Amino acid sequence: MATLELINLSKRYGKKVWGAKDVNLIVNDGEFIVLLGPSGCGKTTTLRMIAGLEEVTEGKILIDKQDVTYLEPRKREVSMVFQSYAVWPHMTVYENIAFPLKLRKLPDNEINKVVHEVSQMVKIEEYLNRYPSQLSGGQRQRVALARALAVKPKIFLMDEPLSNLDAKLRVKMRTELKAIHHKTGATTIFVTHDQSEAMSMADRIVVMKDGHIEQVGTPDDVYFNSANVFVAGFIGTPPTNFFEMEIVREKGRLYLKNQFISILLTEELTQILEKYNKSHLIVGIRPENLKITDDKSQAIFSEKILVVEPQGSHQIIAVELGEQIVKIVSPAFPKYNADELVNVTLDYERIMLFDIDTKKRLEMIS
Ligand SMILES: Nc1ncnc2c1ncn2[C@@H]1O[C@H](COP(=O)(O)OP(=O)(O)OP(=O)(O)O)[C@@H](O)[C@H]1O
Repeated sequence: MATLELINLSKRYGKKVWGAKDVNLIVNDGEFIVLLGPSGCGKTTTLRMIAGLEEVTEGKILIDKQDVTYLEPRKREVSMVFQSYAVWPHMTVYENIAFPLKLRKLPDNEINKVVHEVSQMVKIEEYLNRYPSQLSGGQRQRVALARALAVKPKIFLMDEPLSNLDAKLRVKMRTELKAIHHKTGATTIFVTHDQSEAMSMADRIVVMKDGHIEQVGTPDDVYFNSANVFVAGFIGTPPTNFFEMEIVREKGRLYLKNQFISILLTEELTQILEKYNKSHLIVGIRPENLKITDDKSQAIFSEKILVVEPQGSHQIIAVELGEQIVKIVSPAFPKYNADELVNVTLDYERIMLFDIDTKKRLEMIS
């Protein structure tokens, strides 16, 4: 187990493309960190630099305070699990897991003990004599996990290890991986582009875009205190509804208005806007913070339902405001139908206000 520190870590491919730019991160001992972001944002590049598989252009990597930036991969004491399993087809499960231990010249009885210990942990003990071709995708990925765990690395690196599995197994493996982490306490850096995977597993999430970090925080932080429009839009399903709105003063009260919506601001929100000297801003409202109400006087807009998407535990209701589809997450009951006219209000405590130009959260502007 170990700490990890990335200092201004950057990787340039060729002359112009920055795979990662000025990545700064401190990972605590035993933490489960998820690097999250859309395709091409630099997650894999960052992970591969930590592993020593990618040369660093600028910056430093410290493991347990020791500078490993130019240390060869095997001396860094990290283990990596890839999306594509990467288990050796000509070796049995037992031999696959034992291989890195043999390289380290561990005695046979010690190897045997570790192989059984880790294969039990990832639930593949009964397949130790099989070859990878005789296993399912999920079981093969467990072998890769067991092999990585066996060497008791200082840091565990995982690059989308669940993305080749079917949806149901992926969700099951999330829980198991989290339980394994709880047991081993190994410092882990896990890469994914799946925000719900990140939310369910991470101690802290590092949200990345275009090679740099947009926000680092706990799942609750990045969800409730999203630092900017990108993070608020990337985290959450269905995604946050965004509206460009004008700040309007009427009879001493502040309103946010656009062609379809009118929001009378609470005192708290008015205070936030006192420091803001622009006429327009971006409002973000998560679908579960919009609510259908019988009381028309509470409504921020009224509109006919476009479609209802039943989800069992809740329903997703879509309405069209001009060219924008707005989504509302509503409890399972009462049931709504397309074409029904609904009054929509919001949870004022959960509204998110962003600067029109910088796209940064206003509540966070000091
Ligand atoms: N070997 C390479 N040569 C040139 N550019 C590269 C190379 N590897 C990655 N890149 C570029 O660096 C950027 C970051 O790539 P990276 O693979 O780290 O993204 P990612 O977030 O892991 O994406 P994905 O989720 O699709 O794997 C991208 O713009 C990519 O095109």
